[in-house]
Amino acid sequence: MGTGTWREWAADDASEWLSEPGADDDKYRRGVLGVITGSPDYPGAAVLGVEAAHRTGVGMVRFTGPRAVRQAVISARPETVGVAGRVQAWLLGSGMDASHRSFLLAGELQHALASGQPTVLDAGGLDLVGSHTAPTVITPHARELANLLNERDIPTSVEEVEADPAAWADRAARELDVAVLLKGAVTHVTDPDGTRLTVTVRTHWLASAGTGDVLGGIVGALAATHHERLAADATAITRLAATAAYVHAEAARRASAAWDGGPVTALDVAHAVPPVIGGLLRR
Ligand SMILES: NC(=O)C1=CN([C@@H]2O[C@H](COP(=O)(O)OP(=O)(O)OC[C@H]3O[C@@H](n4cnc5c(N)ncnc54)[C@H](OP(=O)(O)O)[C@@H]3O)[C@@H](O)[C@H]2O)[C@@H](O)CC1
Ligand SMILES: Nc1ncnc2c1ncn2[C@@H]1O[C@H](COP(=O)(O)OP(=O)(O)O)[C@@H](O)[C@H]1O
Repeated sequence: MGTGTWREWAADDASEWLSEPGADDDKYRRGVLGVITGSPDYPGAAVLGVEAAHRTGVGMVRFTGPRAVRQAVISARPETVGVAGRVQAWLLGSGMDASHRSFLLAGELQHALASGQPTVLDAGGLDLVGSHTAPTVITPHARELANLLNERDIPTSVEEVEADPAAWADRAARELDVAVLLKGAVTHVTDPDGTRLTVTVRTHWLASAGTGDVLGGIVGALAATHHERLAADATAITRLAATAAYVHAEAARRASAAWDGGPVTALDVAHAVPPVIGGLLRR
């Protein structure tokens, strides 16, 4: 499978996507992220994504995921609003199981997808790609991408995706007509228009449970913050997603450096996001 040139997304590129709130801003103008994630089996995925979204500097997070998860999310982050309402972007699917989706939950996910707001589809929301109505990015790891493509009658395997992630990310973007952020030691971000960006992760300690859920929260928060820019330029979501991957990778590097190069947890990575954003804003 042939692919064109890929460009490494760097600090200067990422800093162009970050801005401080101004005197005219309020929590709504800064952007509200709607989150439907988590399940009784994986409440932590919802907690981690919401934590990361707050740390990325969104105006408000509305969490309307499963009731059984809501309490855990609000206990961990009491800033979170547990009531449905207007949002400027959606994060859907982390910690969910697409094969055990209640009728109620399916309706809520479809409602979100029909809202015309930019959307991040992760983990148990990946099967919903195709019913989106606005700029959307999917955030699979190699196994999830292989499963998704197989479901769409495009035969592949996790081994094949891992052997050539650039080519498979590219093919998925074209076949599914969506921006793709394929996670790995090198994350590939691409879209059907041929934007091809990489983010090289700076510490392999990042390969631990829940760090992908944190990334979902970062992408979602940036999408809410930049919803007007995304409405004006549908292809911008690819660069926005690469920015999130850059912030995530840099937060992991910082979190590990704080422990003298030692291991990090997903929550450590989320907590290291504000100084990364502060540093990018000062460039
Ligand atoms: N804190 C939270 O709430 C967290 C929640 N999370 C949420 O969990 C959900 C599932 O996401 P995931 O990526 O883990 O599962 P998935 O893509 O279905 O792949 C499963 C494959 O892994 C393999 N496998 C399993 N154990 C293995 C082993 N010891 N050694 C080797 N292989 C092993 C297993 O292979 P098998 O055993 O079948 O050979 C199977 O094929 C998702 O919604 C995510 O958001 C996560 O983010 C984590 C933190
Ligand atoms: N070998 C590796 N080195 C560095 N980062 C990695 C490596 N493997 C995976 N990652 C990163 O770790 C994160 C794992 O995400 P994911 O697989 O979705 O985990 P989870 O589902 O547990 O949240 C991704 O951001 C990915 O880019």
